[in-house]
Amino acid sequence: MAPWGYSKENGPATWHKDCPIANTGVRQSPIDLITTGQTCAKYDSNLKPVIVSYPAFSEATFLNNGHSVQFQPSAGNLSELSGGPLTKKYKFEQFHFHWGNNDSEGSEHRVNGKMYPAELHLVHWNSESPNFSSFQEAVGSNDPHALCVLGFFLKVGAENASLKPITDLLSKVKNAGSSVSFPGKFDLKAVLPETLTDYYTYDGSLTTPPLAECVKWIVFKEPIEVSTAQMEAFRAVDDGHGKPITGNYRPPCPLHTRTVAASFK
Ligand SMILES: NS(=O)(=O)c1c(F)c(F)c(-n2cc(CC3CCCCC3)nn2)c(F)c1F
Ligand SMILES: [Zn+2]
Repeated sequence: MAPWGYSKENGPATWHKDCPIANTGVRQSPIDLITTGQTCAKYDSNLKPVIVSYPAFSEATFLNNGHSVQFQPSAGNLSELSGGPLTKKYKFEQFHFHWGNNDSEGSEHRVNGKMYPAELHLVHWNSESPNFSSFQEAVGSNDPHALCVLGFFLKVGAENASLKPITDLLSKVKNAGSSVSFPGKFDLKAVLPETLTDYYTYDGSLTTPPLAECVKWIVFKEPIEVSTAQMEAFRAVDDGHGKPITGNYRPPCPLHTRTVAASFK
């Protein structure tokens, strides 16, 4: 089977062939976050702010895997996540992006049907579970909250100085399969909004194969601004078939019996 991707031949509508859960799963991601009406997100006053402890990464690899660009620190990184809807502490694994080829599409989650030009995903795994002790094991564990992914929408505006070290590196990983060791330190905390209080949260899955239904999703209301030039830099990254990655986002999946909680009114 040709490896999965986002083209007509190997895109989301074909993933069920190797990953039946794409069509049979009842907690698939992404979803459209609806804020009014019957199936809308419900305010939950018990939801606390998300707490991240992200010391600047000193060693990391920046990789173009043909379907996204991924920043992966070395195993020794101590970055952690807790709070919000979580009852355990999670370890940071990697971050990556999803984007479109114009500003009206690109994010995986949507808000009342609206797509943002891109979405940043910070992937973490539950480091306090007795059932697994690595990210790979966590994904295969069938634990409903083995992973927690923080999603941030990107919107076009001022240049994002904190993300500049990343967007400036995109030209160095233009070819699929290429990677560079990240030069110097990267401060991920500086990329995020000050307060991590306003978010949607729901039970879902990886949005790419293996589409494992093991993710506690936390999608923040406040977008992160990046410049047009920074958006264009993503759109110049190649997919391994000599074409730029022009839309590595999965369409929204059915909610089924799930509810979405909101930490804000
Ligand atoms: N969009 S998302 O839902 O935030 C998202 C994720 F959360 C991920 F964890 C991955 N992921 C996939 C693998 C391969 C592993 C290969 C060995 C078995 C486990 C998966 N590494 N990280 C991923 F690609 C992705 F897109
Ligand atoms: Zn993602």
